[in-house]
Amino acid sequence: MFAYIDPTVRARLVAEQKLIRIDAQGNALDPNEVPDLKQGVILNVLGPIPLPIDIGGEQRTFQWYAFVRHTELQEANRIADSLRGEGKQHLFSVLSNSMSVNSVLVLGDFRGAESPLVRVHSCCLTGDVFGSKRCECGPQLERAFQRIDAEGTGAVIYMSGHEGRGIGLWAKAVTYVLQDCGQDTYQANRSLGLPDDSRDFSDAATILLYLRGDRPVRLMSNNPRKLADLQKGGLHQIHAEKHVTGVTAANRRYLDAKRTWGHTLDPSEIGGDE
Ligand SMILES: Nc1nc2c(ncn2[C@@H]2O[C@H](COP(=O)(O)OP(=O)(O)OP(=O)(O)O)[C@@H](O)[C@H]2O)c(=O)[nH]1
Repeated sequence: MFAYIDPTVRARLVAEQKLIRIDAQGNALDPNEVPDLKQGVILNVLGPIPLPIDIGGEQRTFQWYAFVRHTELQEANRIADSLRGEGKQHLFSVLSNSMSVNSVLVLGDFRGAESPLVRVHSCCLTGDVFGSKRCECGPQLERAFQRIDAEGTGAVIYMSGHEGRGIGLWAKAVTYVLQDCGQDTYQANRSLGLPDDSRDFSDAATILLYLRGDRPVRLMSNNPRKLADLQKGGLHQIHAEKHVTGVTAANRRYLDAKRTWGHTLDPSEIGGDE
């Protein structure tokens, strides 16, 4: 049932406890039993996998876990079966396109820490990878790694399916064109008939419950809705810490729109006028 993974490899990963299955409350399930999807979302978690990462010229080894919803793996499995049946294995890249595989990168004794830092970061190809200054996503991600490194422990959760606050890269590109014609970031989404923000943070809450239980964590974020979503997901001892960085002339207008929408950004922090 673990989609397009060879059954013997899968069995080995399960035996080594590198491939596990958890329910929405973060409890481990028997990976050999057929999961009851009526009970709620089920995640498959693969890891830990050591990932050496450069932070300010120093190498730190984070433990990477990839996680994906069981329903998404089932769909990939279905596609894999039909491609195999048609002898079209060369089209397997469509499998990866159909799944949102999220990640958590953990440094140090995250389980044992009293109240570690956590960054729940939404995928932003333009900011995180290209280094675009139209938003502050790239610097926020980098700063999160630096802050975690400074404390010796913490976790970055990277939500790969959240591109464009949930509307995807194609629609986000269209909203950039609309923004260049005068609309703000939220108006541009609405012009496409799409929600301002359709992100779901419940899987991030689940992975934190699995890693630490419902214990204190400090969320690096200026977004009160993200905090509320994670609380709704079962994290009752999560608190927000401001995470303002990467402000430039190119993204001031964007940040001002976020402030008006409810992000805890003071005009003084983003260099704008009240
Ligand atoms: N639709 C759209 N999405 C954008 C735009 N700029 C950045 N994004 C996306 O916005 C998401 C980040 O959300 P933000 O609202 O910037 O910040 P946040 O994560 O909610 O809040 P913080 O935790 O304080 O960073 C990423 O998925 C980006 O791809 C834009 O102009 N339009």
